[in-house]
Amino acid sequence: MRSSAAAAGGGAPERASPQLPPSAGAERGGPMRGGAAGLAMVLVVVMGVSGAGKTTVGSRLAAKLGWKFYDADDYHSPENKKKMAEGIPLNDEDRIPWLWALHDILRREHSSRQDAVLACSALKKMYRHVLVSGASAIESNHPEQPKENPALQILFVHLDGPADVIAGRLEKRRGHFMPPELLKSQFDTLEPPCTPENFITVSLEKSLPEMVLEIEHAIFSG
Ligand SMILES: Nc1ncnc2c1ncn2[C@@H]1O[C@H](COP(=O)(O)OP(=O)(O)OP(=O)(O)O)[C@@H](O)[C@H]1O
Ligand SMILES: O=C(O)[C@H](O)[C@@H](O)[C@H](O)[C@H](O)CO
Repeated sequence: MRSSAAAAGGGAPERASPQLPPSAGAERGGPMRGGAAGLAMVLVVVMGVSGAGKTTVGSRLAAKLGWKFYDADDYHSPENKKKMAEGIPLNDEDRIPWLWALHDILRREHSSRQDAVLACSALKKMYRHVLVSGASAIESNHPEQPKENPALQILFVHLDGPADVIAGRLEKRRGHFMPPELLKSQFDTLEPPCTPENFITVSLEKSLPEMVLEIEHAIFSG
């Protein structure tokens, strides 16, 4: 796992002419995007269950593009990490403050016009809503997004694939606090993104370079 906020590459974000396959075809949902040329900056959240490859894919994408990379695992409280390490799934109460903190990071990057990639499970629709809108996502008395903090435009990249493939990878993974036994609860909690969310779905069974190319295609071709 990479350390948090590793600025991969260091230089100014370059988004000119990435090498894309002729028909990079991730399943796509949500509003159409105009392509990177029309975007001031880009926020990508690579999401999915534990072991889906979020850290691997997200850090590679960020390194290739020279964008900032954040791993949500680095922002869990010690209590949350202990809970997971003991084989107890997190609940909404455990996750919401963590998601608020992650929203604040994305908001800060947005404010400084910094392209960024975040690897974060974001399993439920409500969790993704918190990443997009922060606390106002769950304050029912304030359904309107405050004008000073408009909703963030985030592309969610769902790494999707069979539980047995992921379980096989988790069994081989070493030195991580998340036990493979929690995979079932992760799938039980997962609400795959759907329209009108802004998302693509990428098969985690593809090779790492293929997945990164698909995501680049979605970012740059809209
Ligand atoms: N495309 C791939 N092909 C084969 N193995 C992969 C691929 N992507 C990731 N892996 C391996 O699968 C394991 C899980 O990947 P990774 O840690 O990136 O997942 P994650 O979604 O970030 O997990 P967690 O949420 O538990 O932190 C790692 O050991 C990684 O090396
Ligand atoms: O929402 C969650 O249940 C957690 O974020 C988990 O997904 C872990 O953080 C991660 O998968 C372990 O590395």
